[in-house]
Amino acid sequence: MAKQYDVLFRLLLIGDSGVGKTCLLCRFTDNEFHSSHISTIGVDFKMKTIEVDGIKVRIQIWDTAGQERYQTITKQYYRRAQGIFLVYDISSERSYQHIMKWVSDVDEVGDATSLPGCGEGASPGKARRGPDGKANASRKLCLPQPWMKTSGTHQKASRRSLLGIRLMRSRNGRWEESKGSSWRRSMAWTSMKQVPAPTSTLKSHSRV
Ligand SMILES: Nc1nc2c(ncn2[C@@H]2O[C@H](COP(=O)(O)OP(=O)(O)OP(=O)(O)O)[C@@H](O)[C@H]2O)c(=O)[nH]1
Repeated sequence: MAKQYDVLFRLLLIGDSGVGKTCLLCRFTDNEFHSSHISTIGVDFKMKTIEVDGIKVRIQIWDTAGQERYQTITKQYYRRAQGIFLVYDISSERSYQHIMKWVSDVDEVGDATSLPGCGEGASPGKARRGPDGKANASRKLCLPQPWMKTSGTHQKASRRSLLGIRLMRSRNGRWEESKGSSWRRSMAWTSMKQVPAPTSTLKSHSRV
């Protein structure tokens, strides 16, 4: 039987309940949006396989419950993830303020420097701003990761953020950011943890 994928990335979505983690994931994997809020119980996951220059990359995305009562369970997934997205609702100051709490939770089990932050909101494409209207929310909070705006209601926005992966390439067996415009660079993770590199080398201009 043909191999279903060459590289596996395990990504995790964390953030307060109701910020749109499940919607972001459903939009990304199935191009669907659900207007009702059915809280995730514990942890759920979805997968998507994409091809990048002939390499089959399987992205396994774990969607965690934002509710406090599940945090003992969800924390067990932090260590196994190669990338973690911190998600907050761009219209909720509270969910934004809680990002530092999520960072420290991840810090408890490992390195938080490879976390990209995501602001969920209904108007993708505008400048990246926090709920206070100021640009570059991550810098204001002194978060170490790049910050990007995304949305469960827009397919392009969900792909742009969750497919930051496509901006990475393998050079000498290491996954690195590909050289693109500064906008693209700001969307990629800065220091994603190492995963087994495919045998062939990915080119910098990846397609999805
Ligand atoms: N306008 C708008 N609404 C959104 C967006 N993303 C999610 N929502 C709405 O926000 C609510 C919560 O979304 P979920 O994806 O279920 O939230 P969650 O973070 O997974 O919540 P928990 O599972 O409880 O942790 C739902 O009613 C969605 O329809 C978005 O980008 N724009």
